[in-house]
Amino acid sequence: MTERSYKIYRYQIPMDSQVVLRNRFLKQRDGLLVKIQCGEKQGWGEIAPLPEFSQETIEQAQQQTIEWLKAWDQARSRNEKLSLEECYPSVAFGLSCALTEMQGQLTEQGNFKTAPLCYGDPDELYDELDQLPGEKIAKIKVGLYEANRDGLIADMFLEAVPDLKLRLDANRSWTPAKAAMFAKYVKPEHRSRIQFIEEPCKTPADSLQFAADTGIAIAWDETVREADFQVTAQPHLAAIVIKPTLVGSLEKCVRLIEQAHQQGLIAVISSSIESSFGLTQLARIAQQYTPNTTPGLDTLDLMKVQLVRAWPNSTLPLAELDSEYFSEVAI
Ligand SMILES: O=C(O)CCC(=O)C1=CC=C[C@@H](O)[C@@H]1C(=O)O
Ligand SMILES: [Mg+2]
Repeated sequence: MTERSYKIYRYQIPMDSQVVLRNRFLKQRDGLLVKIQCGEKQGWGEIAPLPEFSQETIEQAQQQTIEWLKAWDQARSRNEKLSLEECYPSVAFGLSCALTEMQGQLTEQGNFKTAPLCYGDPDELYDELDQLPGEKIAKIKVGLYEANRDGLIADMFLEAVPDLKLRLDANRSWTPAKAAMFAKYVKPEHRSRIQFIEEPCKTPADSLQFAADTGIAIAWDETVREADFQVTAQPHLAAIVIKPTLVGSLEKCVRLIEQAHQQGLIAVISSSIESSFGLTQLARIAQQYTPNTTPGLDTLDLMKVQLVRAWPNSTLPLAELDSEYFSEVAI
């Protein structure tokens, strides 16, 4: 009989508090790393509910992870499978990654191309873009300041860097009037290089209307996580953004990716501010399922350290399981 075992490590790492997660500043990131072992084979996953975005807390996720692993062990001894569909999204995602990795079904290679993320200072983005090899895609948060300022900045970048494509993210913050104000400042000849704006308006209907009025492409992010969401092609809808920690199991994410591709939409694998461990796993998922799309994973620099697995070329220190950032969870 194959011997099964599992371990859970809780981590807590400091973050740069300047990151704006809607209305809240996150100073510290909490999560779990889970190891599942079956005989010689082992797989790992990260479970890190994101405050303000996830419904579940880290405590709830930890409790459910312990219960699921115990039930899984019993089910396996009867040679049965145990579904993850009823679990919290972060738990379903992390555990499905561990199982998939254990089965050797996750490619080792990662898609480490990034779309540099700009939270405010345009000069920083210029420097990063200069060093970017290949396709130049950057992402700018909009909707934090005046809409006309956002429009001016987007237009300025598109003017200054002729091969630049922009992803923008408004997190549903604009009224139709503000969205129109933004568009007014982006010259019509620049608009096609906005690859998409994620969720410009407060409602999907207003966002679609904005896209129809301006010809600027949009993407669903928050909408993807609504209970009744269906992947449906719409005029000017370019992409869906998939944040696996907020969506659920790898199987569920892959179903969404396949549906998006069938409808001619781009599927963008994106970060929910995981540690370097989770981000490298997301890069592998992106490589496997969306190899031609730059994923949205440029969030590592918000952290003070990397955990266990390093992101290529990151200069952040790497902390191992025996470091101060981890404690083993008693099961
Ligand atoms: O998608 C990316 O390129 C990076 C991730 C990212 O932008 C986000 C991650 C998590 C919360 C948000 O503030 C933001 C988003 O809304 O997409
Ligand atoms: Mg978004």
